[in-house]
Amino acid sequence: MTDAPGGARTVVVTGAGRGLGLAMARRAGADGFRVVVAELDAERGERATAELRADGLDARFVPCDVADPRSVDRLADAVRTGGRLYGLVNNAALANGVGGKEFWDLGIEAWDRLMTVNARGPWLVSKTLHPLFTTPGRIINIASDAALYGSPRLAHYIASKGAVIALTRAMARELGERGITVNAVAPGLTECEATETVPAGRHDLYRLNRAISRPQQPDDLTGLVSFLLSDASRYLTGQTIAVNGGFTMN
Ligand SMILES: NC(=O)C1=CN([C@@H]2O[C@H](COP(=O)(O)OP(=O)(O)OC[C@H]3O[C@@H](n4cnc5c(N)ncnc54)[C@H](O)[C@@H]3O)[C@@H](O)[C@H]2O)C=CC1
Ligand SMILES: Cc1ncc2c(c1O)C(=O)OC2
Repeated sequence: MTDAPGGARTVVVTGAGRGLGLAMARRAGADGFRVVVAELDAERGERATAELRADGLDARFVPCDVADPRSVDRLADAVRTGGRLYGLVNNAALANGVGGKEFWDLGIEAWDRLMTVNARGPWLVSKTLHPLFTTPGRIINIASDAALYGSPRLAHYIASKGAVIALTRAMARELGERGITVNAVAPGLTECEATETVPAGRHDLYRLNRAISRPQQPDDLTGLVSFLLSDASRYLTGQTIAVNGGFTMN
C-alpha cells in the first residue's frame, strides 16, 4: 500500500506486546500501516517493536496503561506527533489466568480489575483518541467468543467482553457520521502464551466443538483484521464477528 499524502496512516494496537495483539500489529504493518505498539509491559512492548522493525515494518513502542487516564493522554500526545490516526485496535485486556472460579467465588477486587481494564479501557482509549482520527477511520474492539458462548468459570471476563460488544454498537452509531467504522472481533480460545495455563480439557472441549476441529492460532485472526482495516469493509459497522472455526455460529 502506498502512503497517502500527509504521511503514513497510523494504526494503534493496545496490548501488542505479545499474543493476538502482536499478530494483529504484524499484519497491520505488513499491510502498510505505521503501527503503534501501545503496551503496559515495557519489556514486551520494546521486544515486540524491535521484532516488527527487524521484519522491515514501521512500528514504534509507546508505553501505555489503558486503565490509567493520564497514561492514555500521553498515548494521544505520542500519536498526535506521529502522523494521521487511521485505526485503533482495542486489544489490551486481562486474559491471562483469569479462568477457573465459579461466579460466586469471584471477589469484588477481581471483578473490578477486569472491568476496569477490559471494558473501561477500550472506552477510555477510544474516547481519548477519537479526535485524532482521519476520515475514513477504523476501530476494532477485541471481544471473545466466550462472551457469545457463555463460557463457565470466567464470569467477570465474559461480562467485560459483553460490555465491549455493546460499547461497539454505541460507538458505531456515534461515529458513523464521521466515517469511522467500529466493529468487534470475537476470537476463539487460541494457542498462545496467555492460554498456556488453561487446562488441556478446556482446549479439547473448544477444539472438539468447532466446525474446523483444530487448535486456533493467533494468525487465524489476522485476515479478518486486515479486511476490517481495509476499504473493503467500509460499509460494515456495529458488528461482532466470531473467528473461532465455527465454535459459535450466528
Ligand atoms: N488468547 C485467547 O485465547 C483469547 C484472547 N482474547 C482476547 O484477545 C486479546 C489479546 O489476548 P492475548 O493475546 O491472549 O492476551 P495476552 O495477555 O497475551 O496479551 C495482552 C497484552 O496486553 C497487555 N496489557 C494488559 N493490561 C494492559 C493495560 N492495562 N494497558 C495496556 N496493555 C495491557 C499485556 O501486558 C499483554 O502484553 C484480549 O482482549 C483477550 O481478551 C479473546 C479470545 C480468546
Ligand atoms: C476458556 C478461556 N480461558 C481463557 C481465556 C479465554 C477463554 O475462552 C478467552 O477467551 O480469553 C482468555
